[in-house]
Amino acid sequence: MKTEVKICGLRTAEAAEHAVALGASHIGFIFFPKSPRNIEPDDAGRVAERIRGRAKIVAVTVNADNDDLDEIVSSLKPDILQLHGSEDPDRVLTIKAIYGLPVMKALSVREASDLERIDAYVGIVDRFLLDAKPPAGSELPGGNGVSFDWRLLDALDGSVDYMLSGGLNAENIGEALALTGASAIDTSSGVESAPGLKDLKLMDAFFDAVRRAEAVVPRSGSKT
Ligand SMILES: O=C(O)c1ccccc1NCC(=O)[C@H](O)[C@H](O)COP(=O)(O)O
Repeated sequence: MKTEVKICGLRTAEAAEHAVALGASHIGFIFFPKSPRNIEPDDAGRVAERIRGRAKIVAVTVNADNDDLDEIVSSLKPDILQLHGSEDPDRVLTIKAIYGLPVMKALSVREASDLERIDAYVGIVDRFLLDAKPPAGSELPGGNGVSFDWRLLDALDGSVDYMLSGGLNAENIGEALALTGASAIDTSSGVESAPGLKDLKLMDAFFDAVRRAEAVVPRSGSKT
Protein backbone atom coordinates (compact mmCIF):
# COMPACT_ATOMS: atom_id res chain seq x y z
CA MET A 1 0.00 0.00 0.00
CA LYS A 2 1.30 3.43 -0.97
CA THR A 3 2.14 5.73 1.91
CA GLU A 4 0.12 8.94 2.05
CA VAL A 5 2.56 11.85 2.06
CA LYS A 6 1.68 15.38 3.12
CA ILE A 7 4.13 18.08 2.14
CA CYS A 8 3.44 21.09 4.30
CA GLY A 9 4.21 24.78 4.13
CA LEU A 10 4.07 25.29 0.37
CA ARG A 11 4.29 28.85 -0.91
CA THR A 12 4.85 28.48 -4.65
CA ALA A 13 3.06 26.72 -7.48
CA GLU A 14 6.37 25.25 -8.67
CA ALA A 15 7.00 23.50 -5.35
CA ALA A 16 3.38 22.37 -5.00
CA GLU A 17 3.30 20.94 -8.51
CA HIS A 18 6.63 19.20 -7.96
CA ALA A 19 5.36 17.60 -4.74
CA VAL A 20 2.21 16.37 -6.45
CA ALA A 21 4.16 15.03 -9.44
CA LEU A 22 6.27 13.03 -6.97
CA GLY A 23 3.12 11.56 -5.45
CA ALA A 24 2.18 13.83 -2.55
CA SER A 25 -1.34 12.98 -1.40
CA HIS A 26 -1.75 16.17 0.67
CA ILE A 27 -0.44 19.72 0.28
CA GLY A 28 -0.50 21.95 3.36
CA PHE A 29 -0.70 25.74 3.52
CA ILE A 30 0.26 27.53 6.73
CA PHE A 31 -1.83 30.40 8.05
CA PHE A 32 0.24 31.57 10.99
CA PRO A 33 1.92 34.97 10.63
CA LYS A 34 4.97 34.09 12.75
CA SER A 35 5.85 31.19 10.47
CA PRO A 36 8.36 31.52 7.63
CA ARG A 37 5.83 29.42 5.69
CA ASN A 38 2.92 31.76 6.28
CA ILE A 39 0.92 32.51 3.15
CA GLU A 40 -1.96 34.89 2.51
CA PRO A 41 -5.27 33.12 1.84
CA ASP A 42 -5.61 34.59 -1.69
CA ASP A 43 -2.08 33.51 -2.63
CA ALA A 44 -2.67 30.04 -1.21
CA GLY A 45 -5.89 29.81 -3.23
CA ARG A 46 -3.98 30.60 -6.43
CA VAL A 47 -1.32 27.95 -5.72
CA ALA A 48 -3.99 25.42 -4.74
CA GLU A 49 -5.82 25.85 -8.05
CA ARG A 50 -2.76 24.39 -9.81
CA ILE A 51 -3.04 21.10 -7.94
CA ARG A 52 -6.71 20.84 -6.98
CA GLY A 53 -8.11 17.36 -7.47
CA ARG A 54 -4.65 15.77 -7.61
CA ALA A 55 -3.87 16.09 -3.90
CA LYS A 56 -5.91 17.01 -0.85
CA ILE A 57 -5.57 20.67 0.04
CA VAL A 58 -4.97 21.21 3.75
CA ALA A 59 -5.41 24.53 5.57
CA VAL A 60 -3.17 24.62 8.65
CA THR A 61 -4.42 27.02 11.32
CA VAL A 62 -3.55 27.74 14.95
CA ASN A 63 -6.44 28.68 17.25
CA ALA A 64 -8.01 30.60 14.37
CA ASP A 65 -11.23 32.50 15.06
CA ASN A 66 -14.26 32.22 12.80
CA ASP A 67 -13.43 35.39 10.87
CA ASP A 68 -10.01 34.04 9.94
CA LEU A 69 -11.43 30.62 9.10
CA ASP A 70 -14.14 32.23 6.93
CA GLU A 71 -11.48 34.00 4.87
CA ILE A 72 -9.22 30.95 4.61
CA VAL A 73 -12.04 28.59 3.66
CA SER A 74 -13.51 30.94 1.08
CA SER A 75 -10.12 31.73 -0.57
CA LEU A 76 -8.46 28.33 -0.38
CA LYS A 77 -11.45 25.98 -0.53
CA PRO A 78 -9.52 23.33 1.41
CA ASP A 79 -10.38 19.66 1.51
CA ILE A 80 -9.23 19.37 5.13
CA LEU A 81 -8.72 21.73 8.08
CA GLN A 82 -5.62 20.97 10.16
CA LEU A 83 -6.02 22.45 13.63
CA HIS A 84 -2.55 22.94 15.06
CA GLY A 85 -3.29 24.91 18.21
CA SER A 86 -4.98 24.14 21.50
CA GLU A 87 -8.47 23.71 19.99
CA ASP A 88 -10.47 21.58 22.43
CA PRO A 89 -13.03 18.96 21.34
CA ASP A 90 -15.93 21.45 21.64
CA ARG A 91 -14.16 23.93 19.40
CA VAL A 92 -13.47 21.16 16.88
CA LEU A 93 -17.17 20.23 16.88
CA THR A 94 -18.10 23.89 16.30
CA ILE A 95 -15.65 24.21 13.42
CA LYS A 96 -16.93 21.00 11.85
CA ALA A 97 -20.53 22.17 12.16
CA ILE A 98 -19.78 25.55 10.56
CA TYR A 99 -17.55 24.47 7.69
CA GLY A 100 -18.56 20.85 7.10
CA LEU A 101 -14.95 19.88 6.42
CA PRO A 102 -12.91 16.95 7.72
CA VAL A 103 -10.60 17.96 10.57
CA MET A 104 -7.10 16.70 11.26
CA LYS A 105 -6.15 17.60 14.84
CA ALA A 106 -2.47 18.05 15.56
CA LEU A 107 -1.29 16.80 18.93
CA SER A 108 2.26 17.25 20.14
CA VAL A 109 4.14 14.32 21.58
CA ARG A 110 7.20 14.08 23.79
CA GLU A 111 6.30 11.38 26.28
CA ALA A 112 3.86 8.49 26.62
CA SER A 113 1.30 10.52 28.59
CA ASP A 114 0.93 12.96 25.67
CA LEU A 115 -0.89 10.24 23.76
CA GLU A 116 -3.63 10.18 26.43
CA ARG A 117 -5.01 13.39 24.90
CA ILE A 118 -6.11 11.41 21.86
CA ASP A 119 -9.10 9.85 23.64
CA ALA A 120 -10.98 13.13 24.06
CA TYR A 121 -11.00 13.68 20.29
CA VAL A 122 -11.82 10.16 19.11
CA GLY A 123 -15.12 10.18 17.20
CA ILE A 124 -14.82 13.95 16.73
CA VAL A 125 -11.79 14.44 14.52
CA ASP A 126 -11.24 12.62 11.27
CA ARG A 127 -7.53 12.05 11.75
CA PHE A 128 -4.71 12.99 14.07
CA LEU A 129 -1.39 14.53 13.13
CA LEU A 130 1.13 13.40 15.71
CA ASP A 131 3.92 15.96 15.78
CA ALA A 132 6.84 16.60 18.12
CA LYS A 133 6.53 19.15 20.92
CA PRO A 134 8.24 22.40 19.91
CA PRO A 135 11.69 22.96 21.41
CA ALA A 136 11.91 25.49 24.27
CA GLY A 137 11.80 29.03 22.95
CA SER A 138 10.25 28.20 19.59
CA GLU A 139 7.43 30.49 18.49
CA LEU A 140 6.09 27.84 16.16
CA PRO A 141 3.76 25.05 17.29
CA GLY A 142 4.85 23.07 14.21
CA GLY A 143 7.45 23.10 11.48
CA ASN A 144 10.35 22.89 13.94
CA GLY A 145 12.16 20.00 12.28
CA VAL A 146 12.34 17.96 15.48
CA SER A 147 11.19 14.38 15.98
CA PHE A 148 9.74 12.52 18.94
CA ASP A 149 10.51 8.99 20.04
CA TRP A 150 8.56 6.99 17.44
CA ARG A 151 8.57 3.91 19.70
CA LEU A 152 6.00 5.68 21.89
CA LEU A 153 3.47 4.84 19.18
CA ASP A 154 3.79 1.13 20.02
CA ALA A 155 1.22 1.86 22.74
CA LEU A 156 -1.28 3.37 20.32
CA ASP A 157 -4.59 1.62 19.70
CA GLY A 158 -4.42 0.29 16.13
CA SER A 159 -7.73 1.97 15.28
CA VAL A 160 -6.28 5.48 15.69
CA ASP A 161 -5.91 7.07 12.27
CA TYR A 162 -2.88 9.35 12.28
CA MET A 163 -0.24 11.03 10.18
CA LEU A 164 3.27 10.76 11.54
CA SER A 165 4.98 14.15 11.67
CA GLY A 166 7.91 15.99 13.18
CA GLY A 167 11.41 16.24 11.81
CA LEU A 168 10.96 13.66 9.06
CA ASN A 169 13.50 13.77 6.25
CA ALA A 170 15.14 11.55 3.64
CA GLU A 171 17.67 10.28 6.19
CA ASN A 172 15.25 9.16 8.90
CA ILE A 173 12.00 8.33 7.12
CA GLY A 174 13.04 4.72 6.49
CA GLU A 175 13.59 4.12 10.19
CA ALA A 176 10.41 6.00 11.12
CA LEU A 177 8.32 3.86 8.79
CA ALA A 178 10.00 0.66 9.90
CA LEU A 179 9.37 1.43 13.58
CA THR A 180 5.82 2.76 13.33
CA GLY A 181 4.34 1.14 10.21
CA ALA A 182 2.65 4.52 9.65
CA SER A 183 0.52 4.65 6.52
CA ALA A 184 0.55 8.46 6.37
CA ILE A 185 3.43 10.87 6.94
CA ASP A 186 4.02 14.61 6.92
CA THR A 187 7.10 16.73 6.41
CA SER A 188 7.97 20.37 6.06
CA SER A 189 11.46 21.49 7.09
CA GLY A 190 12.91 18.15 5.98
CA VAL A 191 12.39 19.23 2.38
CA GLU A 192 13.62 22.80 2.81
CA SER A 193 17.03 24.35 2.14
CA ALA A 194 16.19 27.25 4.50
CA PRO A 195 13.16 27.99 6.70
CA GLY A 196 10.18 28.37 4.37
CA LEU A 197 12.16 27.58 1.21
CA LYS A 198 11.13 24.26 -0.29
CA ASP A 199 13.91 22.46 -2.16
CA LEU A 200 12.90 20.31 -5.13
CA LYS A 201 15.94 18.05 -4.82
CA LEU A 202 15.25 17.43 -1.13
CA MET A 203 11.69 16.54 -2.08
CA ASP A 204 13.02 14.07 -4.66
CA ALA A 205 15.28 12.51 -2.03
CA PHE A 206 12.41 12.29 0.47
CA PHE A 207 10.10 10.50 -1.96
CA ASP A 208 12.93 8.20 -3.08
CA ALA A 209 13.48 7.23 0.56
CA VAL A 210 9.75 6.64 1.10
CA ARG A 211 9.57 4.41 -1.97
CA ARG A 212 12.63 2.46 -0.80
CA ALA A 213 11.04 1.98 2.62
CA GLU A 214 7.76 0.84 1.06
CA ALA A 215 9.61 -1.85 -0.81
CA VAL A 216 10.76 -3.46 2.43
CA VAL A 217 8.18 -2.57 5.09
CA PRO A 218 4.53 -3.57 4.87
CA ARG A 219 2.50 -0.46 5.77
CA SER A 220 -0.21 -0.72 8.45
CA GLY A 221 -3.43 -1.69 6.73
CA SER A 222 -1.49 -3.65 4.14
CA LYS A 223 -2.59 -7.22 3.56
CA THR A 224 0.95 -8.38 2.81
O1 LIG B 1 5.31 24.69 9.58
C1 LIG B 1 5.03 25.69 10.25
O2 LIG B 1 5.69 26.73 10.17
C2 LIG B 1 3.85 25.64 11.17
C3 LIG B 1 3.53 26.79 11.89
C4 LIG B 1 2.44 26.79 12.74
C5 LIG B 1 1.67 25.66 12.89
C6 LIG B 1 1.97 24.51 12.18
C7 LIG B 1 3.05 24.49 11.32
N1 LIG B 1 3.36 23.33 10.61
C8 LIG B 1 2.47 22.23 10.60
C9 LIG B 1 2.87 20.98 9.91
O3 LIG B 1 2.00 20.20 9.58
C10 LIG B 1 4.33 20.60 9.75
O4 LIG B 1 4.45 19.87 8.59
C11 LIG B 1 4.70 19.72 10.95
O5 LIG B 1 4.72 20.49 12.11
C12 LIG B 1 6.09 19.06 10.77
O6 LIG B 1 7.06 20.03 10.52
P1 LIG B 1 8.60 19.59 10.40
O7 LIG B 1 9.03 19.09 11.72
O8 LIG B 1 9.29 20.82 9.97
O9 LIG B 1 8.65 18.53 9.34
